[in-house]
Amino acid sequence: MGVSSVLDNSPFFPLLLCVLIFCLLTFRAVRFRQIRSGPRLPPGPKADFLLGHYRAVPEVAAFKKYAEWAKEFDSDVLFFHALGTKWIVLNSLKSATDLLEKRGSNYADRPRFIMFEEMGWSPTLTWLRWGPKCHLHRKVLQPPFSKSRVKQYAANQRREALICCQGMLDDPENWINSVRRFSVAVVLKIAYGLEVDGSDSPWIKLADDSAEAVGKSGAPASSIMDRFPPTRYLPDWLPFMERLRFARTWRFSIENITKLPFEAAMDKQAQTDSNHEQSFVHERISIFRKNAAESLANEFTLEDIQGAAATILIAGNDTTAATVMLLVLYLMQNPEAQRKAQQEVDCAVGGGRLPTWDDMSNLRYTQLVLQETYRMNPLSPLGIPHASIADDVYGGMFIPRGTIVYQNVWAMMHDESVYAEPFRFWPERYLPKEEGGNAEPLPAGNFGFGRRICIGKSLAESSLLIVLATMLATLDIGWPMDEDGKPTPFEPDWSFKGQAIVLPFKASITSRNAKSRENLDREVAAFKFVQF
Ligand code: HEM
Repeated sequence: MGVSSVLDNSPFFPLLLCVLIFCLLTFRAVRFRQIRSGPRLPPGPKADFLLGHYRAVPEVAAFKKYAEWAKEFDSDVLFFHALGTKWIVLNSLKSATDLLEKRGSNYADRPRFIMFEEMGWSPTLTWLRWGPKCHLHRKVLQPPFSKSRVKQYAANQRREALICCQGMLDDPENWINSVRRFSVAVVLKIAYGLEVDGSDSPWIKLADDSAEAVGKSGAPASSIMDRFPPTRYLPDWLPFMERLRFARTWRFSIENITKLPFEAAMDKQAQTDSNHEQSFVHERISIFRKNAAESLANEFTLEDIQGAAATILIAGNDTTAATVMLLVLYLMQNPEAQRKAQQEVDCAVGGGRLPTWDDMSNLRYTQLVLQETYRMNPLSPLGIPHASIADDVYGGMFIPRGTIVYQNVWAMMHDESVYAEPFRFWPERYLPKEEGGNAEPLPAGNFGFGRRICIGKSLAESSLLIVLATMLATLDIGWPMDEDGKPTPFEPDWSFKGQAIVLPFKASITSRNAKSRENLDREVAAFKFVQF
């Protein structure tokens, strides 16, 4: 019987634990006062004695509150503490670059993600502390996603982009299903060599569940368990333990997505010629078996392979799907930008065919539509937190070792001193002034910083560009129509619990013209005869 189930079943243990926790908290609060009386920490709002800033920081859309505080305290670096955990929030690109890139070796660590541990993750690069295991995972995961190696996935990405647009046209009411299919299909193939058969594939349900679990679990490392680990042993029915309840309720989704595709890939490999399939799992399993056959040590264990493959699927699928949904939203809300990008695609392909990879370098405005989408709504508004390894001093402010470091990418991308009218969707803002633009810098930081920067950036950007170009060539996206055929503008709903995502919404999706539809159907039909 596990510790938590003993505690859940006995009325005395929770009481005893509460007393213990209270004593520990008092001890930590007193110790924290000693830190405060040392060198000058970055500023921050007033804290409670025992709970620190626990109650001050909102659980939803904390990035907006942090941006307000940055203005109030006139500091791009803010300091917080709660229940003995300390964190800073970097609200400018300059402070994020100075610390996470220029002093990257000191900020390459991650905090422990206790809530995610409760969710049952296997060793997964995203949550690994800086150290030999993390280096090994980055060494194994980076090469297949380098700029040059991602080209090997290009044909499959384009095929899936075409299938996505065909699906959106065939079933416009449920266009989101086609987007989900697209984002899962690309990474499922790369990670496991598995295919998605239709938008009701069980792999999509699996990916949806894990996206829900990660996307709504709150800002990473910010739950009460992350702030004060002993609370993970409290019963999850206590009123302030909702996030422990959430973690346990959704644990099944992380377990399923980690195990099931991995087992399917292993079965497939056992049934087919192992050299035939090209996928991350097949490649790593072949190396594993070869080492084992030659009695060589396997540093990258089966558990590591399983965790790394799940990272590709989880980190790669919901981020891509959420960004495609944003693209659809902003194209719908900004018909001018949509028309301009469509004209650019038409001009690049010269009519009569659909865009290919060779056209991408001619799609400058289309690329800016994507950049503007990143800027308007960074999916991880506070990034994935890093942690400091040693004491540091920045701008005269002391940053103790072990401090969690959030990057307020949302604040950086809505900084009025950098972006004019930051809440306006305006892709032209990046163009030089002589071309009618405002010469503003492309957004930076939405894929992270320094030594923990996203390894899937090149793959994600190419997937997004090919699907955007294909959508522009084949679809007209508009407001949904009412019964009288009139467009009905609306404000979509958002979720700011953890990731910042737009919730499913209706749109009018129609074919641009008969020729583009014919090309789409012809190309998709031809894929049936091609092995990828
Ligand atoms: C629009 C798509 C994506 C966005 C916005 C995104 C964003 C991010 C961000 C913000 C981080 C944290 C970086 C940091 O801590 O400094 C990250 C890490 C990571 N991403 Fe992505 N990502 C995307 C797509 C992908 C894809 C397609 C893959 C899979 C191949 C992937 C795999 C990873 C991994 C493994 C990490 C952890 C890196 C580490 O901790 O060392 N991501 N991503």
